[in-house]
Amino acid sequence: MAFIDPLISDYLLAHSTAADDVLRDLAEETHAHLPGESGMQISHDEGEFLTMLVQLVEPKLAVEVGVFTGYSSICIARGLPAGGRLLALDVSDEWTSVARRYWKRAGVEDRIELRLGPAADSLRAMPEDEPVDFAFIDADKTGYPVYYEELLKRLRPGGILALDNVLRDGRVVDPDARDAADLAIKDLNDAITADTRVTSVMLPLRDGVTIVRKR
Ligand SMILES: C[S@@+](CC[C@H](N)C(=O)[O-])C[C@H]1O[C@@H](n2cnc3c(N)ncnc32)[C@H](O)[C@@H]1O
Repeated sequence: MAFIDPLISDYLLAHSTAADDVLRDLAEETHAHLPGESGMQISHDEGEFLTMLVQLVEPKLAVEVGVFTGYSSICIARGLPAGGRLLALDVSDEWTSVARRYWKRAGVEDRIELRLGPAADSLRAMPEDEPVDFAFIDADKTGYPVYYEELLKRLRPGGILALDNVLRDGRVVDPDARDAADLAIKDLNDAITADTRVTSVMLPLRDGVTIVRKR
């Protein structure tokens, strides 16, 4: 479902700070070498938004679930204050090897720690007494409920959690939606709205981004 007119969509992108050479090259390489998967990469306006959010939160510890070839992790890492760290979780050695190359080129590799393996395991293995200040979820959609709970447990009060693709291309309003990923997101959207531990706002940025703030 095209819920934003393509002309407006292009206009939005054209009126956000432009990507630099590193991000442009990463987007081009991802499109050229992984044409079937490149749609998973966040857009530049979303990346710029992540950088700004991170700059506002000033996290000591940020967590990303779903690295792919590294676009969003570069945007998050660039917003970190001195001494801030990004823990980046993914299952794919192949895709994150591209990310590692571009983290180096962007000069942020020293701030990012990659943990390969199912994100649910990596999150559960994290100590509960080391507060997470910022988190971004952009991985397998059926895993989101677990990632949300495990991250919320560790998020400090006032910490921010952003979730990508919460509109599922508009299918969250389709009463006939049967796809497991669509249903998982639909249910989680409802659960977050009713969750008294947080305040939240859902933004129509690209495929929808929910910003959650822990009370
Ligand atoms: C939508 S892409 C992430 C896009 C990325 N944020 C970007 O800006 O390019 C989803 C990623 O989630 C990863 N993924 C899928 N299932 C996972 C799981 N169970 N645990 C951790 N990562 C997973 C995939 O390998 C893929 O790289």
